[in-house]
Order: sequence, then C-alpha cells, then structure tokens
Amino acid sequence: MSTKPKILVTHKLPETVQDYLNLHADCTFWNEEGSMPRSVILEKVSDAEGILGGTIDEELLSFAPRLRVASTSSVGYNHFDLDAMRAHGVIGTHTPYVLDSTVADLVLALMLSAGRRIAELDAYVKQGKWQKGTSGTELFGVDVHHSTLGIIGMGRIGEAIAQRAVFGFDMNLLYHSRSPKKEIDERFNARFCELDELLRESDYIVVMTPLTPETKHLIGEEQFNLMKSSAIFINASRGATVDEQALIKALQQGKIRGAGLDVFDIEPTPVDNPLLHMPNVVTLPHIGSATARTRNDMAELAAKNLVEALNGGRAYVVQELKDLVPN
Ligand SMILES: NC(=O)C1=CN([C@@H]2O[C@H](COP(=O)(O)OP(=O)(O)OC[C@H]3O[C@@H](n4cnc5c(N)ncnc54)[C@H](O)[C@@H]3O)[C@@H](O)[C@H]2O)C=CC1
Ligand SMILES: O=C(O)C(=O)CO
Repeated sequence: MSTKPKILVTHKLPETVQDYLNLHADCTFWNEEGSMPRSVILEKVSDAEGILGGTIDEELLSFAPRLRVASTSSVGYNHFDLDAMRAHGVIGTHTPYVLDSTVADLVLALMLSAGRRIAELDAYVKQGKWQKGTSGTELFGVDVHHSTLGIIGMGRIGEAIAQRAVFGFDMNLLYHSRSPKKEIDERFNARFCELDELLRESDYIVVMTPLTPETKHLIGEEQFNLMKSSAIFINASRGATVDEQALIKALQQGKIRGAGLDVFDIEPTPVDNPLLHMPNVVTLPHIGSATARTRNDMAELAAKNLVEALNGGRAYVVQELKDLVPN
C-alpha cells in the first residue's frame, strides 16, 4: 500500500507538474478542460489529505475529514473560506511573486489602452471611420508619461507596476496601502496618502488590493465622485473591490473619463453588462497572469507548496493561517 499522501487536483496541470506530483503523492488528476465538477470533487475529496485548486468552503470541508492542505495556483485566495479552514485545521497555500511582472505588464497595457484609446480607435480605423475625416481633437487621449499614478494596494504587484510607471513612463507616484513604506517612497520618489487624497489627485488610478471583507466595495459612488473627470480607472484586483454599479454610473455620467478592467463582479461577465458596451472602457477576461510561462510557474509553485506543506516543509502559506503550521 502507498504511504504517499493522497491528493486531489481539480484542474488540468502541465505534464511536468503532474510528473512531479506523482513522485510525491498518490494523485487523482483532472485532465479535461475546465475544472472538475463540484459533485465529483465532493465525492473524490473524501480520502484526500491535500487538494490543489478551487473553492474551499464549509461544504467541501465537511466532505473531507482527512484534508490537511489546500493549495491554490493563484496569489489571490478570496475563494478560501479562512474561518472554515481554521475550524477544520486546514492550511492554505498560494503563489506569490511568480506572477508580479506579468500582471504589472498587463496593468500598464490597460492604462495605455484606456488612456490612449487603443482598442476604441483600432475599431475606428477598421470600421472605416477614419476615412470620413476628423478634426483630430476627438481622437485625443490622456498622457501616461508625466501624469500622476495612484496605486491602491502597494504590495508585490503594486511595486512591479510602480517600477514600470516611474522608470518607464516618468510618472509621478502616489499610493495608498495599509501603511506607508519608506523603501517605496525612496525608490520611486513616491508619496503615501489617504485614499481620498489619492483619488482627488491621480490621473490614473489602479486598484491592486486583495479582496477581503475590508476591501469589498472599497471604491464606490463616494470615491468616484472624488476623482478627476479626466481620470482613467483600472481594476486588476478582483471585481468586488469596486462597486460595479457605481462604476457604471460614474462612466455614464462622465464623472471619470475611462476605465480598464481585467476583473468583474461576475465572471464571465454577462454580455448585457453596460461596461461591455462603452467605447471608453477596455475589458479583458481576467488574464492578468495568463502567459504560458507564468501559468506554468504558478502551477509548479502550487504543486511544490502542496507537497512541502503536507511534509512539514517550507511553503507559501496564506498569512491568516500561518499559525496553523506546526513548528
Ligand atoms: N487580474 C489578475 O489576473 C490578478 C489579480 N491579482 C489580485 O491582486 C491582488 C494583490 O496581489 P499581490 O500584490 O501579490 O498582494 P500583496 O499582498 O503583495 O499586496 C496587496 C497590498 O494591498 C494592501 N491592502 C490590503 N488591504 C488593504 C486595504 N484595506 N486598504 C489599502 N490597502 C490594502 C496590502 O497592504 C498590500 O500592500 C491579489 O490578491 C489578487 O486578488 C493577482 C494576480 C493576478
Ligand atoms: O493569481 C491570481 O490571484 C489571479 O487572479 C490569477 O492569476
């Protein structure tokens, strides 16, 4: 009989990552597109000590009496019910650092695209509107270089965005986070400020906090009312950090100039979401980390985290559950 821990993997992994897991665990894989259906997970998780992927909630945990570690191949872990995991003594791990640059690249792309109207004017050219003549001014956008960028949530990804914005585009940097960071101030000649001040002063506003009870609807009607009418708003964190209805209203009423969104309240977002029908809004299907190399690195790290945490080794355990790790 195998002495290796039993693990359940609920989405397809690269072959090399499966090979690694097979060396260290008795694995049940899912090799079809999409994720393992919930009913199958609940059935197969009954004897698993580790799980890689998916939502971890009270229901799943009640079907998993032997579960010790849940590993997610994302850095965000708002799909973990941390209270339930604590109650069941289940450790959670995630994948920080390996995706910072890829997500930061995408945020800059959203800023450029929304600010300089790339997607909108690409359609303008392809639809033959250029041929009809233009005074020119109606094609104007908002400069990225030498504008003021306000980053809300100056963590790993926030810092990678700051690096690109300050050194690549000569932007001035404001940030709001749980606390000021001296090294950020010095390195980027940046200034920590309260949220209201950041919203009033920034030309580009990027939300990059995790989704937690404190950050849910951090940006709503009151916050949009503080922004410049020329502001470009970017959300690449989680949809629910922003009150989506308030964002729609702010755009409809011209309270801000445009937006770039990688994340939505409901994903996939319904096709009748008004945001999808506004030319000044750039929309993406949650692809912040979606390059082959980065997704592979995330899968490798998630697998390593799972194996290490099951064996008492070093893993990226989520902050809130670190005290559950035996010394
Ligand atoms: N669009 C996408 O594909 C991706 C989205 N993400 C999202 O980005 C988030 C951030 O990732 P990292 O930078 O690695 O996390 P991090 O933990 O390094 O940084 C988050 C920052 O937000 C700050 N923060 C937390 N609560 C706050 C609050 N109430 N007010 C102000 N600041 C607050 C923290 O102090 C920290 O500096 C993830 O949790 C995830 O939700 C991450 C990767 C890809
Ligand atoms: O890692 C995350 O949190 C994502 O959203 C996908 O990369």
